[in-house]
Amino acid sequence: MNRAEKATLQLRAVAVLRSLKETRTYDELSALTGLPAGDLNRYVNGHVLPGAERAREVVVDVGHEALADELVSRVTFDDEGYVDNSDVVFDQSFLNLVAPVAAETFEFATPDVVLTAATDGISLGAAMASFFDARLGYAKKSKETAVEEFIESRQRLASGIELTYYLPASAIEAGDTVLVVDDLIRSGETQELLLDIALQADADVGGVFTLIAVGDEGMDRARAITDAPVGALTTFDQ
Ligand SMILES: O=P(O)(O)OC[C@H]1O[C@H](OP(=O)(O)OP(=O)(O)O)[C@H](O)[C@@H]1O
Ligand SMILES: Nc1ncnc2[nH]cnc12
Repeated sequence: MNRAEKATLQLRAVAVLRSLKETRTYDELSALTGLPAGDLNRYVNGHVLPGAERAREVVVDVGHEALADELVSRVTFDDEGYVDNSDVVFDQSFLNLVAPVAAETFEFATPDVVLTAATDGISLGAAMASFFDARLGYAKKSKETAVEEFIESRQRLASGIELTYYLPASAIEAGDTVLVVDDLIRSGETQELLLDIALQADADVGGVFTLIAVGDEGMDRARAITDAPVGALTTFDQ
Protein backbone atom coordinates (compact mmCIF):
# COMPACT_ATOMS: atom_id res chain seq x y z
CA MET A 1 0.00 0.00 0.00
CA ASN A 2 1.54 3.36 -0.97
CA ARG A 3 1.16 6.51 1.12
CA ALA A 4 -1.76 7.85 -0.85
CA GLU A 5 -3.67 4.56 -0.59
CA LYS A 6 -2.96 4.44 3.12
CA ALA A 7 -4.19 8.00 3.63
CA THR A 8 -7.32 7.22 1.57
CA LEU A 9 -8.09 4.20 3.73
CA GLN A 10 -7.53 6.20 6.93
CA LEU A 11 -9.89 8.94 5.76
CA ARG A 12 -12.54 6.36 4.79
CA ALA A 13 -12.37 4.99 8.31
CA VAL A 14 -12.78 8.47 9.77
CA ALA A 15 -15.81 9.08 7.53
CA VAL A 16 -17.39 5.85 8.73
CA LEU A 17 -16.72 6.70 12.39
CA ARG A 18 -18.05 10.24 12.01
CA SER A 19 -21.26 8.96 10.52
CA LEU A 20 -21.70 6.32 13.23
CA LYS A 21 -21.00 8.97 15.87
CA GLU A 22 -23.91 11.12 14.67
CA THR A 23 -26.37 8.86 16.47
CA ARG A 24 -24.15 7.46 19.23
CA THR A 25 -22.17 8.48 22.30
CA TYR A 26 -18.45 7.72 22.39
CA ASP A 27 -19.12 4.89 24.85
CA GLU A 28 -21.63 3.37 22.47
CA LEU A 29 -19.23 3.78 19.57
CA SER A 30 -16.54 2.13 21.68
CA ALA A 31 -18.82 -0.83 22.42
CA LEU A 32 -19.64 -1.15 18.72
CA THR A 33 -16.07 -0.94 17.45
CA GLY A 34 -14.11 -2.42 20.33
CA LEU A 35 -11.84 0.67 20.22
CA PRO A 36 -11.11 2.95 23.23
CA ALA A 37 -13.46 5.96 23.48
CA GLY A 38 -10.47 8.33 23.77
CA ASP A 39 -9.00 7.09 20.46
CA LEU A 40 -12.39 7.39 18.78
CA ASN A 41 -12.72 10.98 19.99
CA ARG A 42 -9.35 11.85 18.45
CA TYR A 43 -10.24 10.17 15.14
CA VAL A 44 -13.69 11.79 14.89
CA ASN A 45 -12.26 15.22 15.67
CA GLY A 46 -9.49 14.77 13.13
CA HIS A 47 -6.60 15.12 15.61
CA VAL A 48 -5.18 11.66 14.87
CA LEU A 49 -5.70 9.17 12.03
CA PRO A 50 -6.22 5.47 12.76
CA GLY A 51 -3.35 3.19 11.69
CA ALA A 52 -3.85 1.36 8.40
CA GLU A 53 -4.76 -1.98 9.98
CA ARG A 54 -7.26 -0.41 12.36
CA ALA A 55 -8.67 1.71 9.57
CA ARG A 56 -9.27 -1.37 7.43
CA GLU A 57 -11.05 -3.12 10.31
CA VAL A 58 -13.25 -0.09 10.89
CA VAL A 59 -14.27 0.11 7.25
CA VAL A 60 -14.58 -3.57 6.36
CA ASP A 61 -15.98 -4.95 9.63
CA VAL A 62 -17.69 -2.18 11.56
CA GLY A 63 -18.70 -0.03 8.60
CA HIS A 64 -20.01 -2.93 6.58
CA GLU A 65 -22.01 -4.37 9.46
CA ALA A 66 -23.39 -1.01 10.58
CA LEU A 67 -24.48 -0.04 7.07
CA ALA A 68 -25.98 -3.47 6.44
CA ASP A 69 -27.96 -3.19 9.70
CA GLU A 70 -29.09 0.30 8.77
CA LEU A 71 -30.15 -0.90 5.34
CA VAL A 72 -32.15 -3.80 6.80
CA SER A 73 -33.95 -1.38 9.12
CA ARG A 74 -34.94 0.85 6.18
CA VAL A 75 -36.21 -1.80 3.76
CA THR A 76 -39.72 -3.28 3.81
CA PHE A 77 -41.26 -6.19 1.93
CA ASP A 78 -44.87 -6.32 0.78
CA ASP A 79 -47.09 -9.42 0.90
CA GLU A 80 -45.80 -10.66 -2.44
CA GLY A 81 -42.14 -10.29 -1.46
CA TYR A 82 -41.47 -7.08 -3.38
CA VAL A 83 -39.01 -4.69 -1.80
CA ASP A 84 -39.61 -1.03 -0.98
CA ASN A 85 -36.14 0.48 -0.63
CA SER A 86 -37.11 4.12 -1.16
CA ASP A 87 -35.66 5.11 2.23
CA VAL A 88 -32.29 3.87 1.01
CA VAL A 89 -32.13 4.98 -2.62
CA PHE A 90 -33.53 8.45 -1.79
CA ASP A 91 -30.81 9.05 0.83
CA GLN A 92 -27.68 10.23 -1.00
CA SER A 93 -25.73 10.73 2.26
CA PHE A 94 -26.28 7.11 3.22
CA LEU A 95 -25.21 5.96 -0.23
CA ASN A 96 -22.10 8.15 -0.05
CA LEU A 97 -21.07 6.10 2.99
CA VAL A 98 -21.76 2.80 1.26
CA ALA A 99 -19.29 3.58 -1.52
CA PRO A 100 -16.03 3.42 0.52
CA VAL A 101 -17.23 0.37 2.41
CA ALA A 102 -18.08 -1.45 -0.84
CA ALA A 103 -14.76 -0.41 -2.37
CA GLU A 104 -12.77 -1.69 0.59
CA THR A 105 -14.82 -4.89 1.08
CA PHE A 106 -14.80 -6.18 -2.49
CA GLU A 107 -11.78 -6.18 -4.76
CA PHE A 108 -13.32 -4.22 -7.62
CA ALA A 109 -10.98 -2.90 -10.26
CA THR A 110 -10.93 0.91 -10.18
CA PRO A 111 -13.54 1.91 -12.76
CA ASP A 112 -13.48 4.52 -15.50
CA VAL A 113 -17.27 4.25 -15.67
CA VAL A 114 -19.93 3.18 -13.21
CA LEU A 115 -22.84 1.67 -15.14
CA THR A 116 -26.33 1.28 -13.74
CA ALA A 117 -29.97 1.00 -14.77
CA ALA A 118 -32.51 3.77 -14.49
CA THR A 119 -34.29 4.48 -12.30
CA ASP A 120 -33.48 3.18 -8.87
CA GLY A 121 -29.81 2.43 -9.53
CA ILE A 122 -28.98 6.03 -10.30
CA SER A 123 -28.41 7.43 -6.80
CA LEU A 124 -26.12 4.52 -5.83
CA GLY A 125 -24.39 4.84 -9.21
CA ALA A 126 -23.77 8.53 -8.53
CA ALA A 127 -22.30 7.78 -5.09
CA MET A 128 -19.99 5.09 -6.46
CA ALA A 129 -18.91 7.22 -9.44
CA SER A 130 -18.18 10.17 -7.20
CA PHE A 131 -16.17 8.00 -4.82
CA PHE A 132 -14.05 6.49 -7.60
CA ASP A 133 -13.85 9.76 -9.53
CA ALA A 134 -15.36 7.85 -12.46
CA ARG A 135 -18.00 8.78 -15.02
CA LEU A 136 -21.58 7.60 -14.51
CA GLY A 137 -23.69 5.98 -17.22
CA TYR A 138 -27.24 4.77 -16.81
CA ALA A 139 -29.13 2.64 -19.27
CA LYS A 140 -32.81 3.45 -19.69
CA LYS A 141 -35.82 1.52 -20.88
CA SER A 142 -36.46 4.19 -23.51
CA LYS A 143 -34.27 6.07 -25.97
CA GLU A 144 -33.14 9.47 -24.75
CA THR A 145 -34.22 12.19 -27.14
CA ALA A 146 -31.61 13.80 -29.43
CA VAL A 147 -29.11 11.00 -28.85
CA GLU A 148 -28.27 9.31 -32.12
CA GLU A 149 -26.25 6.27 -31.19
CA PHE A 150 -27.12 3.75 -28.52
CA ILE A 151 -25.83 0.46 -27.29
CA GLU A 152 -28.95 -1.60 -26.73
CA SER A 153 -29.57 -4.93 -25.12
CA ARG A 154 -32.84 -6.85 -25.29
CA GLN A 155 -34.02 -9.88 -23.43
CA ARG A 156 -37.25 -11.84 -23.26
CA LEU A 157 -38.12 -12.20 -19.60
CA ALA A 158 -39.58 -15.27 -17.93
CA SER A 159 -42.94 -13.49 -18.20
CA GLY A 160 -42.62 -13.34 -22.02
CA ILE A 161 -42.38 -9.54 -21.95
CA GLU A 162 -39.35 -8.15 -23.79
CA LEU A 163 -37.14 -5.73 -21.91
CA THR A 164 -34.69 -3.45 -23.71
CA TYR A 165 -32.17 -1.12 -22.11
CA TYR A 166 -30.55 1.69 -24.11
CA LEU A 167 -27.29 3.42 -23.22
CA PRO A 168 -26.00 6.42 -25.20
CA ALA A 169 -22.99 4.98 -27.07
CA SER A 170 -20.74 7.82 -25.89
CA ALA A 171 -21.08 6.72 -22.24
CA ILE A 172 -18.48 3.93 -22.48
CA GLU A 173 -15.30 3.77 -24.57
CA ALA A 174 -13.63 0.56 -25.69
CA GLY A 175 -11.09 -0.49 -23.08
CA ASP A 176 -12.84 1.33 -20.20
CA THR A 177 -13.12 -0.53 -16.92
CA VAL A 178 -16.77 -0.64 -15.93
CA LEU A 179 -18.23 -1.24 -12.49
CA VAL A 180 -21.85 -2.35 -12.79
CA VAL A 181 -24.05 -1.36 -9.85
CA ASP A 182 -27.73 -1.50 -8.99
CA ASP A 183 -29.89 -1.04 -5.93
CA LEU A 184 -31.33 -4.53 -6.15
CA ILE A 185 -30.60 -7.83 -7.85
CA ARG A 186 -33.22 -10.56 -7.84
CA SER A 187 -33.58 -12.49 -11.09
CA GLY A 188 -30.39 -10.94 -12.46
CA GLU A 189 -32.13 -10.08 -15.75
CA THR A 190 -31.19 -6.41 -15.42
CA GLN A 191 -27.58 -7.33 -14.61
CA GLU A 192 -27.43 -9.57 -17.64
CA LEU A 193 -28.52 -6.65 -19.83
CA LEU A 194 -26.05 -4.22 -18.23
CA LEU A 195 -23.18 -6.68 -18.52
CA ASP A 196 -24.12 -7.30 -22.15
CA ILE A 197 -24.00 -3.56 -22.78
CA ALA A 198 -20.52 -3.37 -21.19
CA LEU A 199 -19.31 -6.29 -23.32
CA GLN A 200 -20.79 -4.78 -26.50
CA ALA A 201 -18.80 -1.62 -25.71
CA ASP A 202 -15.59 -3.72 -25.50
CA ALA A 203 -15.18 -2.62 -21.92
CA ASP A 204 -13.61 -4.64 -19.10
CA VAL A 205 -15.96 -5.44 -16.25
CA GLY A 206 -14.26 -4.56 -12.95
CA GLY A 207 -17.04 -5.76 -10.67
CA VAL A 208 -20.73 -5.94 -9.92
CA PHE A 209 -22.17 -4.39 -6.76
CA THR A 210 -25.68 -4.20 -5.38
CA LEU A 211 -27.11 -2.85 -2.17
CA ILE A 212 -29.61 -5.68 -1.90
CA ALA A 213 -29.53 -9.21 -3.25
CA VAL A 214 -32.83 -11.06 -2.97
CA GLY A 215 -31.89 -14.75 -3.06
CA ASP A 216 -28.88 -16.09 -4.96
CA GLU A 217 -30.30 -16.45 -8.46
CA GLY A 218 -29.38 -13.02 -9.77
CA MET A 219 -25.94 -12.97 -8.14
CA ASP A 220 -25.15 -16.39 -9.60
CA ARG A 221 -26.32 -15.20 -12.99
CA ALA A 222 -23.92 -12.25 -12.83
CA ARG A 223 -21.07 -14.54 -11.69
CA ALA A 224 -21.71 -16.79 -14.68
CA ILE A 225 -21.11 -13.83 -17.00
CA THR A 226 -18.06 -12.23 -15.39
CA ASP A 227 -15.03 -13.37 -13.41
CA ALA A 228 -14.88 -9.98 -11.67
CA PRO A 229 -15.99 -9.73 -8.01
CA VAL A 230 -19.79 -9.73 -7.56
CA GLY A 231 -20.88 -8.40 -4.16
CA ALA A 232 -23.93 -7.29 -2.19
CA LEU A 233 -24.11 -5.12 0.91
CA THR A 234 -26.97 -7.31 2.19
CA THR A 235 -28.60 -10.54 1.05
CA PHE A 236 -32.22 -11.31 1.88
CA ASP A 237 -33.73 -14.77 1.56
CA GLN A 238 -35.94 -15.13 -1.47
O1 LIG B 1 -32.64 -8.65 -10.80
P1 LIG B 1 -33.89 -8.15 -11.47
O2 LIG B 1 -35.02 -9.15 -11.34
O3 LIG B 1 -33.66 -7.74 -12.88
O4 LIG B 1 -34.44 -6.90 -10.66
C1 LIG B 1 -33.66 -5.81 -10.31
C2 LIG B 1 -34.06 -4.55 -11.01
O5 LIG B 1 -35.42 -4.25 -10.74
C3 LIG B 1 -35.54 -2.91 -10.29
O6 LIG B 1 -35.73 -2.02 -11.33
P2 LIG B 1 -37.09 -1.89 -12.13
O7 LIG B 1 -37.05 -2.79 -13.34
O8 LIG B 1 -38.25 -2.09 -11.21
O9 LIG B 1 -37.01 -0.41 -12.69
P3 LIG B 1 -36.98 0.98 -11.86
O10 LIG B 1 -35.62 1.14 -11.28
O11 LIG B 1 -37.24 2.02 -12.90
O12 LIG B 1 -38.05 0.88 -10.81
C4 LIG B 1 -34.21 -2.63 -9.63
O13 LIG B 1 -33.93 -1.24 -9.56
C5 LIG B 1 -33.24 -3.38 -10.50
O14 LIG B 1 -32.78 -2.59 -11.58
N1 LIG C 1 -38.88 -3.87 -5.86
C1 LIG C 1 -38.59 -5.13 -6.18
N2 LIG C 1 -38.61 -6.09 -5.23
C2 LIG C 1 -38.30 -7.37 -5.54
N3 LIG C 1 -37.96 -7.79 -6.75
C3 LIG C 1 -37.93 -6.88 -7.72
N4 LIG C 1 -37.63 -7.00 -9.03
C4 LIG C 1 -37.75 -5.77 -9.58
N5 LIG C 1 -38.13 -4.85 -8.67
C5 LIG C 1 -38.25 -5.52 -7.50
